[in-house]
Amino acid sequence: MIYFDNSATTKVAPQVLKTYQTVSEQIWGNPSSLHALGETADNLLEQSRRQIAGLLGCAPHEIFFTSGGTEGDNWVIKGTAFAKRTFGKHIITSAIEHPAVLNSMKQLEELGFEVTYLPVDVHGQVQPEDLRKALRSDTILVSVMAINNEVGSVQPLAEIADILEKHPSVHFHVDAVQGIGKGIGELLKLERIDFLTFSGHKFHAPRGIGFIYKKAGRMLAPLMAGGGQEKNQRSGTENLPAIAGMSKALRLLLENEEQNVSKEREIKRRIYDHIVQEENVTVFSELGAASSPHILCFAIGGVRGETIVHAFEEKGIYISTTSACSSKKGTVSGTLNAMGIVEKIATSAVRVSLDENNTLAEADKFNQAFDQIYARFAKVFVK
Ligand SMILES: Cc1ncc(COP(=O)(O)O)c(C=O)c1O
Repeated sequence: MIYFDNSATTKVAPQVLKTYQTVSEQIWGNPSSLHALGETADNLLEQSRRQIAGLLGCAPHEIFFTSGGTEGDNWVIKGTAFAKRTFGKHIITSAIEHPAVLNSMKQLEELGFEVTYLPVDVHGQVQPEDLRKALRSDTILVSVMAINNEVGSVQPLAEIADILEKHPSVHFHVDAVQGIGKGIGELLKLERIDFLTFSGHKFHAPRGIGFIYKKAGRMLAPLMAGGGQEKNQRSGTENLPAIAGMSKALRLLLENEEQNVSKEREIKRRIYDHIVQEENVTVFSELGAASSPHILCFAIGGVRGETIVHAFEEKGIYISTTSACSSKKGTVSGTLNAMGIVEKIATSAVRVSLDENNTLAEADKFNQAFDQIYARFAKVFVK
């Protein structure tokens, strides 16, 4: 089996699973309990928080645990809207955000907030100038992702941060779910960023765990009301085995980041160079620094994305249509649509997404399978 669907989810790393199991068996107390078992659990919780903060270069009290990327995005967006609603009701985001962001925006629109959706160019990138023009005196939040999950475009966060220097009260949120460990650490550490969203299962931690970075002093209303965990910001008994596992997964990811990124880039290039030569192939992802090392999105003209996915699956290769969320709904990729790709090509798009465990040998097998599949579909190609 060749697994090229790592943007959908990654396999839990064995060392992470071991931590998960050890913590579940030995440190299973509730961190809020006053007895020794609770205290041991609380110590591990805070140790995990310190480790994550250290890896990201922020303070431990700026890290808040969540259930994953969807919760983090919902929290930062709605939490900002609720906390800052008396200052303004305007929000800016991009047209190519993950549904966790876009659908949060839709809910806020129903509550009377106004949202500007920045367009993207043919490379799937926001133009900083469009952001500058969209800013208003009542803008409270700008939310732009680090790396797009469908085509892998890296967004111009440094330019956006520069523009926002003149608007210090506007919250700047970056969905970094696809960005962590992908060679853009400098961008994620930009001083002007106020909030970052992360999800553990995208870097070999279990599902259902994640965290946000919240810059000290920024206003954010809690969405989870309850027992007051996470300094009253996010109630709910902490998922300690997953948190400890995630902090280990993050360390493993970041200590090998440089070599992982160059390996993924090499694999991506091997596939890119092979498929790009075919007349009926359109590749939507690029090879340079403006594109992520791990995502390669392409279409075989005239063949539906699902059909391509199943053709690869028959050969033991797992890829996806443009995102795991849209694949079962059969919807056209929002990102490709925003990039101006015509529907008949966009419906043929598929995504290969890599991680550091993939190999060049797997890329070669993929290329062989691609040749066979491409030849099989030759009769249905549309020009
Ligand atoms: C860019 C982006 N944001 C948010 C999410 C949602 O994360 P989770 O699956 O942890 O809820 C995803 C998941 O694919 C994603 O790719």
